[in-house]
Amino acid sequence: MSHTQFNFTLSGNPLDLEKIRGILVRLEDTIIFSLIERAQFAHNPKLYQKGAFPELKEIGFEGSMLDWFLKETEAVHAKARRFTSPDEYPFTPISDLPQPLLKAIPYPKVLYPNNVNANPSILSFYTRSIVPRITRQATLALASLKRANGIIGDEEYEDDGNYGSAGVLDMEVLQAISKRVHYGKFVSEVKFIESPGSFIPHILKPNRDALGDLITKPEVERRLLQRLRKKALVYAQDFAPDGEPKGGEAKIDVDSIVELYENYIIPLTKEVEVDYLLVRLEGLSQKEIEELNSKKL
Ligand SMILES: C=C(O[C@@H]1C=C(C(=O)O)C=C[C@H]1O)C(=O)O
Repeated sequence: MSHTQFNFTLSGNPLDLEKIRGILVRLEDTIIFSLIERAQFAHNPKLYQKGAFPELKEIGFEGSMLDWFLKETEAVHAKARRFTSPDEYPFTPISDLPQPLLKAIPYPKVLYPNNVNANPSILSFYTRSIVPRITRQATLALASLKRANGIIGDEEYEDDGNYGSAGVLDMEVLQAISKRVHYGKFVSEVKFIESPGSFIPHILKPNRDALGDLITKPEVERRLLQRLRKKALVYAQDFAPDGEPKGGEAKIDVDSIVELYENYIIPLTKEVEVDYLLVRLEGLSQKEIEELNSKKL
């Protein structure tokens, strides 16, 4: 392969568990900083309500403003072949997106063919549970400012009109969470090939609980939540011009970040791991399954 065709993102073993876990750790920073940016703006619930903008109805778009942001943005990304990558999943149905303009990068076929996609759940929990929680400080400050200017009642709350800024930041958070959750497939493949015989009986006779117990690493999760709280406490600080921490109110509710992982991101990642395992034998012959089943740690 000539160097002009070689893609430097393909280097290294894509199924190195420590390397994969390192990517999950790095995505913690992306997610925390994106949430801190979004928390600057009020809740702006109109962004997530279907039919809230007549302008979208006029162009025949039935979804929410955020749905429209996602569709328009992901259309460009699709043309740039973003979704031919095994770790990128659009929130817009792939059938509604254009074909890539660029030839797909010849990624190594690391994951077993699957259609596991948790993005509908990610979009739902993010807009219903996460956004109201992380924007609470900005929403309360907005209401106070509106009341000081004689705006009272429903008009006080939740809407600062920054739909573009808030929507763009929502997309950054959603794309980072989606990548993080779907990396569960790579983790699951590593665990499967390490000891297929441990998983196969619970795939042949589907048992989600047994598979969930096999992929769960409590100590990894405990250390993650501990690390996440420490990171969020530092990242959420304001700093004086000389770089010293200023103290005062954190830029985001640190508990909301820890609970996002504990109640949503980790459980969903494990569901992706189990969903991936449940289709891992599809298309294999009885002989192939028996050979795999003989390998067990
Ligand atoms: C991602 C892994 O699988 C599971 C999910 C984890 C998570 O979502 O952070 C952490 C440990 C495991 O319970 C892993 O083993 O690293």
